[in-house]
Amino acid sequence: MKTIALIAHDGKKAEMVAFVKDHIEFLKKAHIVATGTTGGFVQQTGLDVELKLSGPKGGDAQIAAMAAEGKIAGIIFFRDPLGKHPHEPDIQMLMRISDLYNVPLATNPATGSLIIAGLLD
Ligand SMILES: O=C(CO)COP(=O)(O)O
Repeated sequence: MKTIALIAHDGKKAEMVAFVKDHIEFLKKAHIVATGTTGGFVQQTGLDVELKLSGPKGGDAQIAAMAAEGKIAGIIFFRDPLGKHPHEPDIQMLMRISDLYNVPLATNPATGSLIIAGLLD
């Protein structure tokens, strides 16, 4: 089963929930891991979610570690381009790790849909 990581900043959580609902059939067949607060919202769609720590408390870093270990097929990370984040170094680290290990990472719904289309069996 493929593991998909879902992460959204606060200004993008509603967009993430809408994205999950739009792709629920695919996501139901995947193992979902998410940063804490995002994952709580995603669970409300009925999806099973492995919750990591909240982003500012190390959740991005945990997901980056999974990506480095080859455990993640794709990362959907809706960043808020208008927000400021105390854990910006962790965010940059997650992006760097995804590039280092060639893990697909989408930062908006359009690219997220393309990743999911690419991962369909
Ligand atoms: O901050 C985040 C990503 O950088 C997301 O964390 P939460 O899902 O816990 O809000």
